[in-house]
Amino acid sequence: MSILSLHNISKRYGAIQALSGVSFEVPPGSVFGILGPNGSGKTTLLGIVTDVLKADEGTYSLFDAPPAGRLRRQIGTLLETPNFYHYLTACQNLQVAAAIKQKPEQDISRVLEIAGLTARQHSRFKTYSLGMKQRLAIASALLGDPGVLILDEPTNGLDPAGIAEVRELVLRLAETGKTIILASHLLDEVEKVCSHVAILQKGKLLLSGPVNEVLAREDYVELSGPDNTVLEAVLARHPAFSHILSRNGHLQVVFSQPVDLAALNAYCAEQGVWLNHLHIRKQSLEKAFLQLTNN
Ligand SMILES: Nc1ncnc2c1ncn2[C@@H]1O[C@H](COP(=O)(O)OP(=O)(O)OP(=O)(O)O)[C@@H](O)[C@H]1O
Repeated sequence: MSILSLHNISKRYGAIQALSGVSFEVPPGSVFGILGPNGSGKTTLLGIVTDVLKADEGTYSLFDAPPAGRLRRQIGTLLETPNFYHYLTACQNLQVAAAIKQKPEQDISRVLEIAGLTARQHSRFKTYSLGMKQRLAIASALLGDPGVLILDEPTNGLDPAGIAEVRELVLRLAETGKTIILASHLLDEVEKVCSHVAILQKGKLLLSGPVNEVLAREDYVELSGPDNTVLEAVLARHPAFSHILSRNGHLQVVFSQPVDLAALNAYCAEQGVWLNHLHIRKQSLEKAFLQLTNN
């Protein structure tokens, strides 16, 4: 089962192609990051799946079925900074939100508790910190206990303390089994919070998959021998060889498939090169992202 499945979604605003043929699947229970720089199409994509915008081309399904109102009610959304009433308390604001969304008022104390706002529920909204305001917005999205949350840049504009509060809340919600789809332009956020990622650039999907796999995708092996020119020629003949860089006296080699270090050592020895340095290194998501976007 997939929570959300996109098939070739495209959207144009006049001359601007905001999305081009985007397809990926969001597995249940994942924290799915839609990662991309400003203007890459994240908000447009979330607008389409929440029925605020229409795609020009392509289709998507929710819970393996064509999107329908009854399915949307299982999704809580936070698409932009919500307009709470500054002079009302958090509790009163949630009463208003529950009435608008036709969700039960009895749910308010539960969502306040989850968002860690019970003690401050009778404080006016205007007395809240930015982090508390955003946690209240997430509490509002949680009314009715949806199994899926869609959050557009939930930490945008927050100070470091607010960012930490919101991230902790997202992780707590993920632990309860909810699927969370969140847009972010912060690689660090995706690495810290998400289990899966789809990377968008200029409306195109660069890659998607589990964060661990995306991280592992750009592994490289760092090695050197007595004569790196000879070693380079040996490595270039390896059946899984992809490309090589020379850095700080070492060779950095990317293979097209995972290689076992002991086997690689043996391969070099068989070719007459005895290695004096051999390490596997993982590129950070940031490096992988920069490399992909440069390409
Ligand atoms: N209503 C609109 N009319 C015209 N162009 C738009 C409109 N909304 C978005 N765009 C353009 O579409 C592209 C994608 O924008 P979108 O807001 O989806 O990206 P984003 O990744 O969410 O960016 P940000 O992080 O800055 O919000 C951008 O070039 C943007 O300028």
